[in-house]
Amino acid sequence: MAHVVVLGAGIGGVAAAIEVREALKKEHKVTAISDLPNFQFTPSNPWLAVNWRKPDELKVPLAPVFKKKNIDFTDVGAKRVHPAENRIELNDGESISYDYLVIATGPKLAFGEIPGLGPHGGHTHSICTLQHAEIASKAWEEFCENPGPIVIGASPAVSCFGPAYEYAMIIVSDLRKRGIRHKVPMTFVTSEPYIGHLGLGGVGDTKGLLESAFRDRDVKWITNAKTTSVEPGVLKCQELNDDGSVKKEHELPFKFAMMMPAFTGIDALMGIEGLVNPRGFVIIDKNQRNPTFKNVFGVGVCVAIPPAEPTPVATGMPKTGYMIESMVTATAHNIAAVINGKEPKEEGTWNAVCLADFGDRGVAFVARPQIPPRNVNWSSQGRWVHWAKVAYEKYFLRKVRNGQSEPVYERYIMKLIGIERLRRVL
Ligand SMILES: Cc1cc2nc3c(=O)[nH]c(=O)nc-3n(C[C@H](O)[C@H](O)[C@H](O)COP(=O)(O)OP(=O)(O)OC[C@H]3O[C@@H](n4cnc5c(N)ncnc54)[C@H](O)[C@@H]3O)c2cc1C
Repeated sequence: MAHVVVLGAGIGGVAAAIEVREALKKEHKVTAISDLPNFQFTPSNPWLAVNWRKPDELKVPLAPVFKKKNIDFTDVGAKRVHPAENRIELNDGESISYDYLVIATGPKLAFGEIPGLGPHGGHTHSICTLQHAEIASKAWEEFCENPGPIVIGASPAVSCFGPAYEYAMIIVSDLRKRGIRHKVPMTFVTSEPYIGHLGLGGVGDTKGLLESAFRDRDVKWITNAKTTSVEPGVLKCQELNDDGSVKKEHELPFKFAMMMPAFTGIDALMGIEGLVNPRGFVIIDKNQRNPTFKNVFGVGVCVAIPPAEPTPVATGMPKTGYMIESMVTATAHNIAAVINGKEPKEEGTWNAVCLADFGDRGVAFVARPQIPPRNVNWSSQGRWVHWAKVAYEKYFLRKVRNGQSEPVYERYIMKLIGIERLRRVL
């Protein structure tokens, strides 16, 4: 009998636990370890942060889901992974041993890299976790009573730009609905070299689409922005030239700000030689397997992938839902193969597929492969993107509640995108 442990129960971890369970015979044991009792649907956080969703609508209690699937579950959380001993030390002092480990712990949010950044002791909001979005949602109502300038954007070394764009556009929609948009000057401050770069070198015409969306919504922007500090009501950044020299120093006043932080790996992994890179991301080969500890696999935001290209201010490559789903499926099949004495041969399809909601419409893109030049380099916009994003939320939450392993992107989103592409050609 083999014991497979999945560490982390977010978008990657829940899917990994269920897919590994389904790929293995009953005699094998699967355990999921989280530090939260609930699954939380991160992609809806921008809606939560403007009170278009309630926190409970985005949570699924995990214990009953895993029980139904014959997966052991604890939400005590991991203090430290000991890969040389095949053991995870938990926060309560207990340990869980494994034969195979899937790490799906997502990111640690590196607010500490910039003085004054972040919602705990800093001066900017965050939408990276449901708890942060909930804090932002309360501040948002207060802000709307007494509006002023807003700064939204992405700090140096960010790899997840899409939510910053979504949140900026959703905020504009919400302000327009409330009839107070005219009272709110808005600036988008980003480490990207141009609007729509997205850590991917742009996809199709994301530069044109997103610049035009900002112009339509009267949002100003600063690119190549190296945010250096945030003080109460003021964000300081240096705008760099392409050669890295400073073009302009900015001090931007705000009454409400949200900046995406850079990510690192979580503390329980940081510094483990051979398992993680210097920023704590799990090193994997093309089969999602760690080359040093061959019984350890990684999926989702916690894995190490190189940036698409060098940029004057550092940017990272995003890891989105479609890519995470394909990493999970490859990992489940590879673990089953290894347990059955075979070599792992499944590979994830590392394509970037994204639906960015603007509140009433949105932008979609497909980058295949992620790094240019690409076979598919497509972007589009329209009301259909907003509805596709709402459908993604509903399908995903239903899938988790029912403990299904059905890949949402493969089954629904790619088909929707295919129909939209066809509609444009005809
Ligand atoms: C605001 C936002 C919006 C996004 N929107 C989209 C989108 O629309 N479409 C898209 O494709 N992608 C989107 N992404 C990117 C990506 O899909 C998400 O970040 C996704 O949640 C990543 O999944 P994950 O499983 O890798 O990490 P997470 O979902 O972050 O899951 C990690 C899990 O590990 C747990 N964990 C952490 N530390 C420990 C520990 N020590 N012990 C045990 N458990 C631990 C966490 O509690 C969490 O449950 C978005 C990202 C953000 C931040």
